[in-house]
Formats: sequence, structure tokens, C-alpha cells
Amino acid sequence: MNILEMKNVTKQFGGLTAVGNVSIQVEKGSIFGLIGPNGAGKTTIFNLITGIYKVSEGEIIFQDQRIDQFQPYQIADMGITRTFQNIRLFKKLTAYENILTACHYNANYNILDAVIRTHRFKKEEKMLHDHAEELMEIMELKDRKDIVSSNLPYGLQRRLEIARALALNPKLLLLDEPAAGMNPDETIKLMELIRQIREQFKLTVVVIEHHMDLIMGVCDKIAVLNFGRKLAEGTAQEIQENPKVIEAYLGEEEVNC
Ligand SMILES: Nc1ncnc2c1ncn2[C@@H]1O[C@H](COP(=O)(O)OP(=O)(O)OP(=O)(O)O)[C@@H](O)[C@H]1O
Repeated sequence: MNILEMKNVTKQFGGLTAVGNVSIQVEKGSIFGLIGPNGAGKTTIFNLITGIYKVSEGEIIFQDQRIDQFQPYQIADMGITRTFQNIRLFKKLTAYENILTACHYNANYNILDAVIRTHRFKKEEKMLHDHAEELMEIMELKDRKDIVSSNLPYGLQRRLEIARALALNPKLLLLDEPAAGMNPDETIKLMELIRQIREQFKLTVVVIEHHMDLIMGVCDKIAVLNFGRKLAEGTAQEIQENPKVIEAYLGEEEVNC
């Protein structure tokens, strides 16, 4: 069963076709990779799915509902969450506060509960704190809990961004270059974490990445974009053997698109 479908989606910026007639289907519970050279249209696809950009043509369907005319907040409420290519944490808040702030998006109490500190407020607050603790633990950030996020090493900031995205209880998680700036060990660790959170949170993940090891190691299916067009789609093995993909860039000495 598909959780997300893009049908013949085109996005134009003036005369530039950033995404041209792209169709993809993402199966529920899968990890789907989007790869392609710089400027291929990958981030534009994330911006279309999340409603930041409106499609010029085509349809985007999430859980059997057309979402391409929805506002970003409506799409977020339906359970689509993303991380960004350029880290966007609350820089002056601690790691814990970053996650807790996101957990509060789903807080189930009103302002009166908060002012007079009702039983419901206290119970709910405890749940949110427990959830934040759990996410810190899963993402192995617990020993950095009280560190201001801008002081965390880059790799941990990336993990914190994912933890914060998970705090919103997404059904579909979009990761935009989660391994950017990570060394090979950190990248392998991240790969394991992506698998783990998919299982634990029953998530579907779409990941854009330039690290081919991560993409080939973690994705059930991969779509390759080139100049805004879908060049190929398939399993890691099919993609690596596809002559068009090899010609476009995998055949380069360094497998790093
Ligand atoms: N808001 C915008 N206005 C005009 N052009 C844009 C806009 N956003 C993206 N583009 C253009 O669309 C094309 C696709 O960009 P996009 O950022 O989606 O590529 P990408 O595959 O994510 O690249 P990278 O790997 O470098 O992040 C590029 O030519 C880019 O300059």
C-alpha cells in the first residue's frame, strides 16, 4: 500500500523546470531514497510534498488524500515532517529543550489547564517530558541533554534535528541530507538509527542523500533524478546496474553524486 504518491508532478520557476513530470510511489513502511546531482530537483520535491511550493502541474496524494493544494500546516498536521539541508535548530536552547518544544506541539491541554496547573496539565507534561527523554535516549543524545544545541558537534546537531522531527509523531519523515558533514563512522551509525526509528515508530522515510553508502545500505527503493526528470527507479542493486544511472554519474570514479 502506498502512503505517498506523486503523479506527473511538474514545478516551474519562471522558465526553469526544477521538477519535470515526475511520478513516484512510496510504499508505507519503506525507506525511499531520492538521489541525483546538485540541482536535480530533490529538495524542490520535499518543498512540494510539504506544501512550501505549489505544484505547477500534477498531483500529490498522501494516504489516499490529495494534498497538493494544502497549506504547510495542514500537511504537517496530517503527519508529514521534515528535516532541512541546513540545520534549523533553536540554537540557544539545549538539546533537551529543542526536543521538548517540539513535543509540546501535540500537547493535549488548554491554557486554563496550564494557568491553574490542573491534574490533566501535570499528567500531560509528564508524558511530554518522558517522550522527550525517550527520544534523547533513542538518538543517543542523553549525555548531551543540557548542552546548548549550537555547541553540539555537527553530527549530533543532525541527530538532534531528527529527534525533534520525531517528537511531532510523523507518519512520513522526510530527511534532507541527514548525513551531510558526518564522517564514515557517524554515517554508518545514522544508517542504523534510520532503520531503528522506522521499526520503532512504524514510519515511512524518504531520504535525500549524497552519501551513496547510506542510500544503498538503507533504502528499499531509490529514485534517481537528473535535471528535474526521473532517470531511473528501483532497488539499490537495480540502480547501481542501470546504464543510464551509470552514465549520469555512478560511473564516476568517486561514487558521490
Ligand atoms: N525558489 C526557487 N526559485 C527559483 N529556482 C529555484 C527555487 N528553488 C529551487 N530552484 C532551482 O530548481 C533547481 C532544483 O533545485 P533543488 O534545490 O531542488 O535541487 P537539489 O537536487 O535539491 O540540489 P542539491 O543537491 O544541490 O540540494 C535548481 O536549478 C534550483 O536553482
